[in-house]
Amino acid sequence: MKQYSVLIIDDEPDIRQLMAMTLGRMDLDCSQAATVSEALQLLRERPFHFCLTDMKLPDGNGMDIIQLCHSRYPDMPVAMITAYGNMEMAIETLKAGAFDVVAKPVDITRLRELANAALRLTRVPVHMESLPSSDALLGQSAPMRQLKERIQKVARTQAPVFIFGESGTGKELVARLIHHQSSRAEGPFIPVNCGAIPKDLMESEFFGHKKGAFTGATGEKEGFFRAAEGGTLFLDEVAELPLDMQAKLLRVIQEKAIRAVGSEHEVPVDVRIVSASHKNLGKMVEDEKFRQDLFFRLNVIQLEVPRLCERSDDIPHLVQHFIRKYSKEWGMPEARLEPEAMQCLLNYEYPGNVRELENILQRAVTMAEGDEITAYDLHLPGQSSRPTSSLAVSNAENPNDASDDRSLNDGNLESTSSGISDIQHPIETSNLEMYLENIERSAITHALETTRWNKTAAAEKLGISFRALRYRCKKLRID
Ligand SMILES: Nc1ncnc2c1ncn2[C@@H]1O[C@H](COP(=O)(O)OP(=O)(O)OP(=O)(O)O)[C@@H](O)[C@H]1O
Repeated sequence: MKQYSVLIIDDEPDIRQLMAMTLGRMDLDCSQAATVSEALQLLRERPFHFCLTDMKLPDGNGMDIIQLCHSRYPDMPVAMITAYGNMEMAIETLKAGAFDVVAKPVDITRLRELANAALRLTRVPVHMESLPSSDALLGQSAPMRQLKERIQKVARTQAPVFIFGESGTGKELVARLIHHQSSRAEGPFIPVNCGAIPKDLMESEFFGHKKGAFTGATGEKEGFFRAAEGGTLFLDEVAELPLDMQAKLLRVIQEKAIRAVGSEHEVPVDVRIVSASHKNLGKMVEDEKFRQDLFFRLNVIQLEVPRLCERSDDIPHLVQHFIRKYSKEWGMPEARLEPEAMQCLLNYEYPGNVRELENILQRAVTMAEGDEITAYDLHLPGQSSRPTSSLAVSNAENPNDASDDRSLNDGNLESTSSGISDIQHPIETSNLEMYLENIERSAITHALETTRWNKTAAAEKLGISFRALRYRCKKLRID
């Protein structure tokens, strides 16, 4: 007995036969229906793994089949085949829950790809629990539960998704989750920050280039589209794409083919596009800063990620997660959070959303005295700081930047009796990072040497906690 069954719905017998023959050769068990009522009868009689339906049927419309299957058989992907294809219709069909839309006459290779992609959903059911923990989208509040339900639905289609939400809300995690739960899960996930690519390199970064295509093109380059072949291309900060690049991207999405810089030929690409921005693209279209046609193509399905202050029920879980994560990462015992500190975290607004909460806790885990994180250790904006002098000056003015928590000021160092006398004003350096790291390393090494490598005494001498010293030694590789 064949393992997978497919229902083909089309009122033209020749087309039904052709599709049944093609799919039959893939060892699929094909049933055929010529009308909506015949299809409904077959669907009642037995389960199918995949369904292909024509748009215009004698007693109804393929859209009815899609809507019905979407609610009654949500696990069965349904693809629409139509001779009356236009962009608006395709978008409506995908919004109604279709797995994909294919134009007639159906190309046999495309039909095989479509069936393979649909059946992968059946073969590899991906559950959230099987995701790498770094990709887990935490949160059980009502808005997060709704979001996760929508993610699960959209993941089962090939439709482009636009993710909208403030910075730090977790848009990239949402995109990864869509990929992991889709039929493309075994393919690559390629994230691209559109705002970070120099304008003159954009075309070659996206579409690749041939050797010698321009000065400096010493070898061939693959480009993001080809790197994402068979998988998902995540266009983060898509609003930052310049208008000429928007036109090129639109063309690639429409043609499903790319031409590398310096090449004569187009090559087909099979990539699902998921995009994101914290900017209102609709407003940018009104202001003529974003192409309307590209906006329609990208925004077939829109997901909005809520701000953290709209789902404060999730804060305790996220807090526990980040404390555990950073304690483990730095080989420290898991710190406890004082109840007053939790209250401060619950009352705070988080303009930088989850990223800001993560950074606050990353810093607090590092800087806390002993194993308890107090409200002082959070350094929330507007909060008075611990009275004792500390090597780690709060960088609360820029809570989104705690990863670079090397906020030593020169005056502070000079007053730590560190023995550093070479700090001159004004200081000139072409590498501030390295300069500060060197100062930090000298201060710590000096303190360790003068205390005969007694870390507790050295920490005291430096005015920082033992945990902070351990973290800094690890970071600066001081053994
Ligand atoms: N729900 C969540 N559960 C766990 N971690 C989260 C969650 N949301 C965000 N994070 C963490 O917060 C940080 C920021 O998330 P992410 O990069 O996905 O946000 P973003 O909305 O794409 O930000 P930006 O717009 O600035 O690119 C990441 O370290 C991510 O792991």
